[in-house]
Amino acid sequence: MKVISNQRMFGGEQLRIEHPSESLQCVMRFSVFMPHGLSSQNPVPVLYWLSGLTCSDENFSTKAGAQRVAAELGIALVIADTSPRGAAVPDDDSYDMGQGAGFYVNATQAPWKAHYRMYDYIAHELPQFVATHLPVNANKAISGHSMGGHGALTIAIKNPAQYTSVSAFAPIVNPMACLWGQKALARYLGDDRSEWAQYDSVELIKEHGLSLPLLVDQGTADEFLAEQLLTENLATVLSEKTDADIRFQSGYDHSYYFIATFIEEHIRFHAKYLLA
Ligand SMILES: N[C@@H](CCC(=O)N[C@@H](CSC=O)C(=O)NCC(=O)O)C(=O)O
Repeated sequence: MKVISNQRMFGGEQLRIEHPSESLQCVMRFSVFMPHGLSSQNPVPVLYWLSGLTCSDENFSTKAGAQRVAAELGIALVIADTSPRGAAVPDDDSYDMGQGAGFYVNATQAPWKAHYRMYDYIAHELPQFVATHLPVNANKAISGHSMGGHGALTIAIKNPAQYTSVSAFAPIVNPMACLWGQKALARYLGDDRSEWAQYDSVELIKEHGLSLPLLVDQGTADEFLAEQLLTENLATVLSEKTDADIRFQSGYDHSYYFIATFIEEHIRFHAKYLLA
């Protein structure tokens, strides 16, 4: 691996790391906050963060303000990129397809399928890489925003033994039922809607349930709530789950100002399980 930047922060280190990815067939970058530094002998649990459309691995580390509480609690933050990258990787002119918009699926359709395997990268390759190269223990939680909230939920629902807990900010909960999801799922996966359902949180929960504790925050002034996020559909399928907390926060929009307001509560929520 190659460390491409390293800044001291809250007594720990904020790094960007570059590595070749086998799943994605390109060089990838991720950001990581290590609360005791990269060379610590004290392994820590990890909160994985998945970002939304148009983001790289840098939006969360520069805008969310998560490091102070992660340092206090001794939790590493691993912040992934949102798609494969590079000149050899297919792209699209629109902001909601291609680079920056991988939707955390394994694509099956040309021209995407050779590189767009973000599900495998996030669920398997990146955690293996982190466990091999960084001083972390086996405890992992996952969170994300919007498209990244969709990724966090679907990956946690499908791999409950890998995570202690899951949370999300303004997640796309029912991509089969919104335009962002329908466009991406059709182009990455083709016309078979049973394939789409494998990446739809509402459909997955109907079929498999959700065994992990969950926290979701959703702003009521979010410009994407009514047409893309459909948070009520998640609340409906989880109405009987006692350890699922879906909170509607009055007046908050879809931005990183909203995430910065509530990220401390999400990290403290995950800490209850990561540090138990
Ligand atoms: N209209 C915008 C859409 C992009 C956008 O709002 N991206 C969000 C995530 S939306 C769902 O995944 C985001 O996090 N942006 C980055 C940020 O730092 O705020 C556009 O055209 O860009």
